[in-house]
Amino acid sequence: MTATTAAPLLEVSALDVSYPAKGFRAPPFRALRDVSIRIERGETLGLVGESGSGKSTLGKAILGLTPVASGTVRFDGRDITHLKGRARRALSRDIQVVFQDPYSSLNPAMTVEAILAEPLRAAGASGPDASKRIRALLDQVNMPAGSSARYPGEFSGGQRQRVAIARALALEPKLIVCDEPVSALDLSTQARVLDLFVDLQRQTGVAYLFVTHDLGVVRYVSHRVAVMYGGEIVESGDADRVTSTPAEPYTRKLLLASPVPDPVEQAERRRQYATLAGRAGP
Ligand SMILES: Nc1ncnc2c1ncn2[C@@H]1O[C@H](COP(=O)(O)OP(=O)(O)OP(=O)(O)O)[C@@H](O)[C@H]1O
Repeated sequence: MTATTAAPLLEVSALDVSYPAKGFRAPPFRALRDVSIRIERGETLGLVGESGSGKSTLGKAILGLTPVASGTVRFDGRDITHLKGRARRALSRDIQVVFQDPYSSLNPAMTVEAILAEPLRAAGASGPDASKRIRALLDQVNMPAGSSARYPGEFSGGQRQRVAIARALALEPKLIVCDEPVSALDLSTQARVLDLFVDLQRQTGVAYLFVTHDLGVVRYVSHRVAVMYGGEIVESGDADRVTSTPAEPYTRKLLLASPVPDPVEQAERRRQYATLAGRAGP
């Protein structure tokens, strides 16, 4: 009998995405070219690259928010590349997103309770069951119990991002696409929210595609890193190999250092973040 290996949680193969031409007779703009990545269950793949390299486009293609010209996106072994309508909505149980800006991603006219109740209602949970789950979610992201009756505008950026993370976690997804989720926050708040992402992964086994342009962030949260440049993945490897001061960031010069990780540097980076996390509130 031959042993079967489980499919990766996410497998993107030879993906091409083009945006419509801007000018008359101009060709369509190829934002992704032959992009392939995979993410295992419970793993974080950090996606780095300069502005405009295609990171968000890849996230959108996985979420079904932009059409794919060719290639495939497989989730849990299933081809989801062109899923639409009800089938795509059903997938939002398993694949969620946290955006960069916690100020615009939460509806300011809804209480935190209503924001968190939305995905639960869509999944058929309401009444006492939903209320219990909302209390557990707020606890999970370290928000005070009294937060549920308040509005997003009453919270800091870090606290709003915690609410956005709680909303993403509501249906226990297997994958969260995190698109620059800490870059709108100040450094000490970043450290605390990054720790939250790491802790939640340990607790729930969720996998992350973590889009960022910050090499410190990517090294802190990721198991593996893929580097994008001009719509292509130009290299990938273990996060321990990301150099702290690349001579030429985000070019075809490698960001990833020798295959031998530097444990001292790694420990120092973690210590710096831990110090920051202990120093200030969200
Ligand atoms: N809706 C769109 N229509 C046309 N071109 C687009 C569209 N969205 C993105 N682009 C272009 O596609 C390229 C990749 O954009 P994308 O947002 O994926 O890059 P990014 O690496 O996420 O950048 P950033 O770090 O600045 O968010 C850029 O040149 C951008 O101008």
